[in-house]
Amino acid sequence: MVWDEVKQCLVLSDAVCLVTGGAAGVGAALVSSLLTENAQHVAFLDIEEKKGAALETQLNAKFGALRAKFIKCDIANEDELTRAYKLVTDKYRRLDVVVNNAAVLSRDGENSGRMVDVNFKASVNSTFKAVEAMSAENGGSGGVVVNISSLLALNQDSRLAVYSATKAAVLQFTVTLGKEPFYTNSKVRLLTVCPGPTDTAIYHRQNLQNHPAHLTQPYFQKQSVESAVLGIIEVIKTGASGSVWKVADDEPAQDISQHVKKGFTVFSSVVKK
Ligand SMILES: NC(=O)c1ccc[n+]([C@@H]2O[C@H](COP(=O)([O-])OP(=O)(O)OC[C@H]3O[C@@H](n4cnc5c(N)ncnc54)[C@H](O)[C@@H]3O)[C@@H](O)[C@H]2O)c1
Ligand SMILES: CCCCC[C@H](O)/C=C/[C@H]1C=CC(=O)[C@@H]1CCCCCCC(=O)O
Repeated sequence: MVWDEVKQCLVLSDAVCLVTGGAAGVGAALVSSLLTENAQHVAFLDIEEKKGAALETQLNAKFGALRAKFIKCDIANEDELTRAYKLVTDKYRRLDVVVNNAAVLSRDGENSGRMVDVNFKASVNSTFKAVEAMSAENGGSGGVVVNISSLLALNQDSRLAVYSATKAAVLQFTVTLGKEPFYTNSKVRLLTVCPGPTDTAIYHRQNLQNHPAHLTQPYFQKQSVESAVLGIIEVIKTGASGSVWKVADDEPAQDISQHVKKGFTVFSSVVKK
């Protein structure tokens, strides 16, 4: 039976969660919010060792010993990612929620390979590892994987062509893999979230405002980190596998799956007879 027919709403209490890029920005606020929702354990992966360790200490003091677990991990390094997954599944014996949130952003022409490796390749690798651990087809109890894309996946802003392409790839991958019968077979929901501009370090990165095109294209209005996290939590609880959600403008999460479907119907009309 598909998720929409069951009209379920996931209860996060006692869940074991894993968040990539959890030492700062949206990821850090999400780790804290999952613990507020009574998740049993939240493991978070990041390259920022000092920030990650400090957040772990702070969260365990607030929510109880061992509830938060920082794992230093460059998600673009497959061996490190494999080790992190093994550590989590060996330690907690289950995995219910994974949010692939870590990403990097640079101007076009700078660090293109790193953007592809972190934003796209690592999200793909992490998704397959999560599904392997959760899938009912492997004896698991199902779960949810959220891949964080961007509204730039749906737009053509000439200032951030490579970053936008990595986010479009994340969206296409997640929607395509997550379509039925994926949930029916695995009991895992694969979800895409497209945040709008949000007040974190990535938003303020690289003096992008000095890019020549910024004079001709409107500057983005940013939402709060709290709004972004509220939206992601709502999507984790209610989203059907293969669905896509807009989380922007300090507004509740909006299911934009039909817009995306319409777009791909237009694209594929040139492929199909
Ligand atoms: N802030 C925005 O305006 C905005 C808008 C749309 C989408 N997003 C997306 O939201 C997500 C969260 O971004 P944010 O705004 O919190 O950015 P951020 O830069 O504040 O946080 C990103 C975190 O990811 C970590 N990270 C980067 N590379 C890593 C790697 N190789 N391995 C492990 N951790 C790594 C960073 O150390 C950092 O802690 C990203 O996927 C981003 O693309 C952000
Ligand atoms: C010269 C370039 C100015 C850049 C402004 C800002 O630093 C960038 C914000 C982006 C950061 C991560 C995103 O996904 C953010 C983009 C969110 C998507 C907004 C799409 C809305 C639109 O394209 O109108």
